[in-house]
Amino acid sequence: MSRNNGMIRLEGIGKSFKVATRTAGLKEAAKALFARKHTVVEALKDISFSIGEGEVVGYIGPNGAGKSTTIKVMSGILVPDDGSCSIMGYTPWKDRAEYVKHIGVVFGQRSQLWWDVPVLDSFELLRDIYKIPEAQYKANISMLTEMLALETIVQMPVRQLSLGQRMRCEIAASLLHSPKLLFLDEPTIGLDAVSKLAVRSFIKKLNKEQGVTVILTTHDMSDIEALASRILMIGKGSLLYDGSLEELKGRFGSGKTVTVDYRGESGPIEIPGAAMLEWSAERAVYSFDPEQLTLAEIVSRLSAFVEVVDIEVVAKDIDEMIVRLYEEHKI
Ligand SMILES: Nc1ncnc2c1ncn2[C@@H]1O[C@H](COP(=O)(O)OP(=O)(O)OP(=O)(O)O)[C@@H](O)[C@H]1O
Repeated sequence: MSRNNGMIRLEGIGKSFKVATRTAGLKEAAKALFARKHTVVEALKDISFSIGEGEVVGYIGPNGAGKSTTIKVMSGILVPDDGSCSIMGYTPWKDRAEYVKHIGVVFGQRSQLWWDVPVLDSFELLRDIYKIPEAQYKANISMLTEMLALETIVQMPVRQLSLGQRMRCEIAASLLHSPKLLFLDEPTIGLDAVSKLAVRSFIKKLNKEQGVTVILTTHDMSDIEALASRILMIGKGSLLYDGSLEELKGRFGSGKTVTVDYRGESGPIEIPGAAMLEWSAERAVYSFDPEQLTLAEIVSRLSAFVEVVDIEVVAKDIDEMIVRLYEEHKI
């Protein structure tokens, strides 16, 4: 459970990038060599939040919103232009050498493992880099091998692994030194359903059993639904939402969709309080708010005209809610 003791505190973080503007044509390119034109991209604007020990937070937002930039600031790779960041008492980019001993970082699209050597050799190199005591290393290897089913794959070179196998090894590599905080940037990107479930259930267990705090960026809303009790949403560099998934559901998710299969001849039947999404020869689809209109009322109204054969009701899915939230903030 979350204990917001401010393990992580960001206050007014800002970061801009200067990007050279490219101009079309050889002549223009030659000119640009002498007088380079730049535009400034404000990747992060006044970002503040605080995260407690033991939380699992989903950091979401559309492409280019600033998620990776925030993770890079929090992991000490990037120095922000403004603001302060304190994580477990460290300023990540200032105390980096000491700080990295307490964090694990996985960038789904980049590898920290050596391509041509067996995974175990990479693990041993990391043991030396982090100066992990032998007993701790052995205990962690055995725990991670079991939990992530690595037994047979750690003997293989990374280039021979499937994406799912590699991701499990990447996650293991980030945890060999027993960090209390884990940053996961798109950990399930490109994985098949089975591998996604394996990664998710591992993260859940790690948080529950070892109390590791997890910050997760993802475009996959089912990752969020499975793992994160809290969502931070960023758009165009600004923080737009900080709250629980439940709150978000309360705001957008009370609506349901009902699909009714029917027999009989009838034109479209209007139901006061419900929006008709589809009317065809044997099927009708409506969206409705269960607090305003009951399913029984819908069925009873339809039954007056046709014979209702089957009914299916589904709650609005989380992707839909996120799109609504993006729309609300015009991002
Ligand atoms: N090194 C850099 N140089 C110039 N611009 C950068 C750099 N890194 C990020 N940006 C810009 O900063 C903005 C935020 O990028 P960032 O990678 O943080 O977004 P993101 O939310 O992680 O996106 P995605 O979901 O696509 O990974 C973008 O406009 C991006 O082009």
